Amino acid sequence: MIDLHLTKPLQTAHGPALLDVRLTVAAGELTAIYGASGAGKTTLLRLLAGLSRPASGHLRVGEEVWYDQARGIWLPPQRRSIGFVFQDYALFPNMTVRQNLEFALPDTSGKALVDELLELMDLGELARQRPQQLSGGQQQRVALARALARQPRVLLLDEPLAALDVPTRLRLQAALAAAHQRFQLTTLLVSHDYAEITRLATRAVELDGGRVVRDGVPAVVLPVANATPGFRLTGTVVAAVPSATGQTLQVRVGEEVIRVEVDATTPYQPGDMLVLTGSVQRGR
Ligand SMILES: Nc1ncnc2c1ncn2[C@@H]1O[C@H](COP(=O)(O)OP(=O)(O)OP(=O)(O)O)[C@@H](O)[C@H]1O
Repeated sequence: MIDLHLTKPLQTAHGPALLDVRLTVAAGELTAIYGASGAGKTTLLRLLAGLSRPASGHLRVGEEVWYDQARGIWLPPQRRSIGFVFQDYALFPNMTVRQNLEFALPDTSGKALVDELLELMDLGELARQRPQQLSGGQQQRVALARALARQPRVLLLDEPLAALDVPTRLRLQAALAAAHQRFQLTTLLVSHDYAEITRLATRAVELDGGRVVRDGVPAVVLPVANATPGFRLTGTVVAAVPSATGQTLQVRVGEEVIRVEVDATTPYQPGDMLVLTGSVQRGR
């Protein structure tokens, strides 16, 4: 579990502001952080990683204290069990894919984990390649595998998929979901993509001006594009089959299972959450 209260003065485009975030995150939960540009999302991750120093507060991860202003405790980044994946991949260019992963292992006993990660991230064929021989999506899969190879207590993902094209992003989302299911790491994911958040996260926290302004289940708290006041149903996809125009979904809404036709731009899979909105028409 992560329990934090962190403050940090910010110099924003609108003048000085104070980041002041309180958050408790359950172990194994994947929490999305979203909000407008400049809201403080990256700053929060950097404070967690120890890349930036808070002005006050505390940060506990499980039974470890990583920061406590009152007790004068502040652990440097290398003493925090963190995996960090940014938009740019920051791989070692002179090492192969396998060596990049092996370098991240906390000890030499993790060769089996490297093999497992290569398979999980579909990198087996690329293990002997160097980063410059890989596409952006492949490099990001390596970056994610490398972060997992460290076996961190906390995984921080700062818009890791934002630079990728849509099909690659969808494949990476599936890889991320598989990795989360396998390792159950306590994960914070910064994302602007509401479909991505709904697909991957069980909780979404909105920051605005350095503060938490919304916090809850993604399908409930995220704004819905073009939502008309009328009805709004939240459901879970239980089956998805291809159709002539996209997909036919069976969606569980409360006790009912309803059929929904969707186009092919965002392929759905069982377990995805869906928000159905529309206007109500009275008819007899
Ligand atoms: N070390 C720092 N000291 C003071 N102010 C900072 C520092 N780092 C960033 N800021 C300011 O704090 C604000 C929040 O920046 P941050 O990068 O955390 O936002 P963000 O929510 O991640 O935005 P984006 O979505 O554009 O990445 C910005 O106005 C930025 O200029």
